Amino acid sequence: MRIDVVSLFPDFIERCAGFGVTGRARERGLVSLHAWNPRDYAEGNYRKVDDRTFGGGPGMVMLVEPLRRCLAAMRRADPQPAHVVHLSPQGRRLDQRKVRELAARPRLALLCGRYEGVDERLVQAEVDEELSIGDYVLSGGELAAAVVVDAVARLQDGALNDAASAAQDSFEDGLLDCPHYSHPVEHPYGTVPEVLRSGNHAAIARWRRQQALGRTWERRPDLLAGRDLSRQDAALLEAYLRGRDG
Ligand SMILES: Nc1nonc1C(=O)N[C@@H]1CC[C@H](O)C1
Repeated sequence: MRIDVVSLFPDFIERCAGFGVTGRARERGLVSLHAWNPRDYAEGNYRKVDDRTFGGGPGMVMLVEPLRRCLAAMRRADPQPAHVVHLSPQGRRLDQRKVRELAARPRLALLCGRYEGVDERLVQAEVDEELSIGDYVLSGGELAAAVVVDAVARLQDGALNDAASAAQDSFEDGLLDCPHYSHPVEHPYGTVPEVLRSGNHAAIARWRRQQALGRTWERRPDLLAGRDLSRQDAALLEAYLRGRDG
């Protein structure tokens, strides 16, 4: 998978994507990352990339022409068409379903805004979709782009040492993850649940499913809204809630 990132701070993503699973995915050639700086395509001595917004009001807007030239150079660099994503609070909220969809694409181009954002004409002419990582305002789209790079890189075949772990991640089946424990079994903070030490894989799977259902019910009921639970899941959740409420 190729990922191009258009950003006024190209080394930002380079650094963020150099650690752990994402760094390993790049070392293994599963993901290639290419940064493009619109300032390299701006005119004049100051290589101007932003200007005041029409209509008045505070803040600056990223100019359409340096971005157009930058994206043209990015497209010329590889014949594989790029799916262009603009990271913006005005975008659809990123979720694991969307991450899986993006991870299946051969090439992504992530457009990172700065200042008040990007001239709308560039968005309308060049952007395939806008995505938001949350309802808050960042100083730039780079952190959001780094989130996308991390989330899609780890889903590349061979990125995780244990391929099964991606399938068990939170949200993979629309639920929050179950709790996890390791050594020691006994600690002043508590004891590892007996079932996890039982060796009974069916019981462990049941317990984990029940914990995932219960935690989702308690913390993110929106993920269960409108979802038809199987009879087994409904029974597990009911038992979880009974046990919680005594
Ligand atoms: N929330 C978000 N999810 O994706 N991107 C953002 C975000 O706040 N972007 C900033 C807004 C103006 C500046 O251009 C960049």
